[in-house]
Amino acid sequence: MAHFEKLLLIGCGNMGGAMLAGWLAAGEDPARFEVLDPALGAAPEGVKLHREPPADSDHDCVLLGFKPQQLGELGPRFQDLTGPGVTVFSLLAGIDLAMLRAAFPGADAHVRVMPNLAARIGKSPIIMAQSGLEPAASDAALALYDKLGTALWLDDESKFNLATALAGSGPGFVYRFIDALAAAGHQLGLDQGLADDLAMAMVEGASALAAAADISPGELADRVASPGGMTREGLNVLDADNALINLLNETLQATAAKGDELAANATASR
Ligand SMILES: NC(=O)C1=CN([C@@H]2O[C@H](COP(=O)(O)OP(=O)(O)OC[C@H]3O[C@@H](n4cnc5c(N)ncnc54)[C@H](O)[C@@H]3O)[C@@H](O)[C@H]2O)C=CC1
Ligand SMILES: O=C(O)[C@@H]1CCC=N1
Repeated sequence: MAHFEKLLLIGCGNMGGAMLAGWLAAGEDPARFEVLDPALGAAPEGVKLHREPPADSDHDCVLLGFKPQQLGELGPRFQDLTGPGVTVFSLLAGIDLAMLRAAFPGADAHVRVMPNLAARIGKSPIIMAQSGLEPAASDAALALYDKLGTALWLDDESKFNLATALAGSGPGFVYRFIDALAAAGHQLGLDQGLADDLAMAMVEGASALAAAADISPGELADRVASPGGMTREGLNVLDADNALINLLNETLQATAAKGDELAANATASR
């Protein structure tokens, strides 16, 4: 039996829209997707857009793409869309499998899916955790999300918020780094436009090289730092008292803790 032939995307904003664009760019048939979103201007060509929950949709899975803060309000509204024969995929940060089962008790299976915005260009890591999928459906789910980058099952769901902080929120931290590097270059004397262009081109090339290299980023950093040269002085600033590691440790902790808070608030509002 085929799995996930028709996906109803409920909430097509920044993240849901990026995933839909990624699937279509990867060659998926637009007829495989429908969107339910009261505020979306238009769906991509060939994708049916609903403003109200459709009564006649033949979907076999939904992908929840609204905000976790809306689960208490919207969960009860979507019971008819999540009955037997339907798998619930959820992008909702912080909302765990037990909460998904409680919110959508009629569904066959429940899957947490955590991508990032690079799904639009097929370059997202996608963290997944599931409850209720048979082995063949589990393989089909992985294959569906693998079209958006690299999908993987996280066996220990207790680590999901931490993995979300690193890989789901991560692009936000990288974009901040690029901006900060350019701002520092500008403050020290480069034209703003030049600093912006250099920072962007440098990060693109450096990450592509690291992804293709057969040595670790740490070893690559040492290769950049010529003995007795300039780069080591800069690395020494980042490494002093583990400054960068400590900053990122704090960053990931604060991000992951917010996932717990979103879950607690969603539970309280049920
Ligand atoms: N933005 C990101 O990089 C990532 C977001 N996520 C998750 O994706 C989800 C959406 O986040 P964003 O796309 O950033 O937010 P967003 O605000 O851009 O999108 C939310 C969408 O939900 C729609 N919506 C609101 N009420 C609705 C209703 N009653 N029925 C159907 N659709 C409705 C809105 O019109 C909007 O298009 C969240 O649960 C978030 O945790 C997960 C990974 C990364
Ligand atoms: O900021 C958020 O809550 C979502 C989850 C990961 C990225 N964006």
